[in-house]
Amino acid sequence: MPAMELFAARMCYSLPNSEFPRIQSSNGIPTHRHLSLPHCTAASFRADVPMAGANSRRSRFISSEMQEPWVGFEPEYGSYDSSDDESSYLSLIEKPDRTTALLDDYEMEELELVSDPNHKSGYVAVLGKPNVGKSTLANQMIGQKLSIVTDKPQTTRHRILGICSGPDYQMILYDTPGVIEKKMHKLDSMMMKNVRSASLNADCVLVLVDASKLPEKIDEVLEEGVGHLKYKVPTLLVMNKKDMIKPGEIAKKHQWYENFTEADDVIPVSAKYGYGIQDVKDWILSKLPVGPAYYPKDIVSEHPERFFVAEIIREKIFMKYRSEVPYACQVNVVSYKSRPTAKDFIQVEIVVEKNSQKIILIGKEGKALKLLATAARLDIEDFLQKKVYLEVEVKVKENWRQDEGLLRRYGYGGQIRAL
Ligand SMILES: Nc1nc2c(ncn2[C@@H]2O[C@H](COP(=O)(O)OP(=O)(O)OP(=O)(O)O)[C@@H](O)[C@H]2O)c(=O)[nH]1
Repeated sequence: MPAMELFAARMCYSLPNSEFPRIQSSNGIPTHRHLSLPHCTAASFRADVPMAGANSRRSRFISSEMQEPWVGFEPEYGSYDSSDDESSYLSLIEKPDRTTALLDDYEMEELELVSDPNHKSGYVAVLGKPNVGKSTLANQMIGQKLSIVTDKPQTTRHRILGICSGPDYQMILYDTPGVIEKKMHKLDSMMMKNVRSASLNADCVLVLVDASKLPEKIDEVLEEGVGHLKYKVPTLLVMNKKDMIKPGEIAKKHQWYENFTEADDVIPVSAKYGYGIQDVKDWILSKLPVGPAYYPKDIVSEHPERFFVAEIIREKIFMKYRSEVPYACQVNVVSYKSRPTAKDFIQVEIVVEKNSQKIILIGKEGKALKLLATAARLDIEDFLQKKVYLEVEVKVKENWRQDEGLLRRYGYGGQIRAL
């Protein structure tokens, strides 16, 4: 790459120190950022991992940590050898198996295994067409922003696992990509496959619709999302965005959905403003089986922090760029180095499909990329509650959305990097 272009494409930013608010988990307990990190302390590390059936996964984390897999990591996507570091991947499909768990005293206490025989826990798949408010609802229920929200359809690409806990329950929510009819790229088909796999584990399903639009059947969403299980899993139709319509209209649409859809129940909500969220929680609780928690109560997600770093940058791209550019972008955290005496160093690549998109992303004299990186860094620092040094590079990989090998590498095959 010529020197000027490299200068424009790679920029690093830093900020003076300041205090950040502590992030609260959904049950109001301050979290210790229990999202898997390569640099956790021993105490937080043990709670980073789902307790049930997690011992093998934990040892994988430790071995990956020792090998510092991200130091100098430069993915050669075309020649990626899957046997290489398979162990550092985290499956998004597996449900932890509580029955085979080997729990120590700390974990037993954390999971309250013995204390409450009426404790309920289970998985909830959040389904719906693009832009209906699935991520907004999931974030509201968890009490923390885990999924990115924009006004553009199809921003959620991965299944986002968020955990909502109370003293006597734990709901594990899968926010899924919007169900789409027309699959333009291999990326779309792989995303839809992930929607289906989320539902296979679900104890109940929420199907969101946009109440401000004309009512429509949800068969297609159920078929795509739950398939042959559609009459077996309890289904709630959530009429979202009720704040956008008049009460009389809500009642009419409610009736229509009750009469003409397969859902077991219908609840109108406004996810954005938090109306009706408790009703949805109560409905879920009535469907979840009795059982102990899968995760310690102060964990809000199983995804590693690097996953959220990439998502925050993707959200900023959606907010700052128009038309097709955001959809052509893939954000990869190439390196995440924790430095005890300096800011954490995060190296990110934004992959686009064409050189013209790269030029738009970078902007004149690198100004657009600089604005993007600054906005993203501030949010990342807020999320991580620490200062970071963010380096962003833009790369072109033609047709990455059609390349199955690359898509798997980018986490669309149901697995993401554990570290
Ligand atoms: N007025 C109103 N807007 C909402 C509500 N819920 C979500 N929105 C808005 O709808 C848009 C889409 O919300 P998301 O939560 O990203 O929707 P999604 O279904 O996850 O979108 P995809 O990523 O396309 O699957 C955003 O602009 C939200 O602010 C609501 O209850 N009322």
